[in-house]
Amino acid sequence: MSLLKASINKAGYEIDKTIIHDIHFSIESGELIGLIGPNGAGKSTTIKSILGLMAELDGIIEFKKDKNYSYVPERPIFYDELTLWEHLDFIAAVEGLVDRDYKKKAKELLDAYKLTDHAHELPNTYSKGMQQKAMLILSLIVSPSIYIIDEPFIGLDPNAMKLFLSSIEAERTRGAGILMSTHVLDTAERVCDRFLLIHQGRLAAQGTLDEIRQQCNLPGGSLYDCFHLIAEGKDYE
Ligand SMILES: Nc1ncnc2c1ncn2[C@@H]1O[C@H](COP(=O)(O)OP(=O)(O)OP(=O)(O)O)[C@@H](O)[C@H]1O
Repeated sequence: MSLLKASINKAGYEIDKTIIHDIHFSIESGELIGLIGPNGAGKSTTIKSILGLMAELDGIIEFKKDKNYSYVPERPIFYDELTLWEHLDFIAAVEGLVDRDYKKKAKELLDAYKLTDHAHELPNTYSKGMQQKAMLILSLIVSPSIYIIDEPFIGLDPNAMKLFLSSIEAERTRGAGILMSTHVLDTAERVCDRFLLIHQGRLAAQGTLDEIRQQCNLPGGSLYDCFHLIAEGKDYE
């Protein structure tokens, strides 16, 4: 079975006000899927549906048995009174991580993401990019089966972006499946195996870049060309 199977017939924030319709897809082990679409298309709503956060959901979200996930929200969220180390300790306690293993991994991650000197500070006092990096570390420490990541690139400097991409690559190699929403289309085109292109709450195209090109009738087009065609309803000029 897939790591995750999402069959969303309809979802919305209020009764009788459907925001997304007929979004069906799965995430396989080792796959990185790009969730792409213009502002307001329904990407975050799709993610919230998967996480069980939508008030109105008609559909089935099936996680493979015993598989866990990490969710990285678009806007970082931290506990006001906990330092980054205390966040790591808290997650380790909740997830039942082995002390020695997670502390070693935490140190490596803090070092790689250049947050070691700030590990005993409150993440709410960090810069935007530091907060984003802290959220990524908190998701990576768990080594989950699935990552659900809402726009990871905002605020990351080029080194942090490269580092994040290599962390994700290592996690895929381990067998994790990743759903990542982003507007950074050139990077998505380069790193994702498959794409879900959402427009006005519906799946306008899905598949590999080649399959998306065929669905858009844009042989040789870039992901941006396909996005533009779908978002504007006309050919890329
Ligand atoms: N909490 C909410 N209550 C009511 N409507 C909402 C809520 N959040 C989002 N919406 C509506 O749902 C629609 C889809 O929004 P969503 O946040 O899923 O878009 P998105 O594709 O993630 O956009 P962006 O690229 O701007 O993050 C929009 O029309 C938005 O106004």
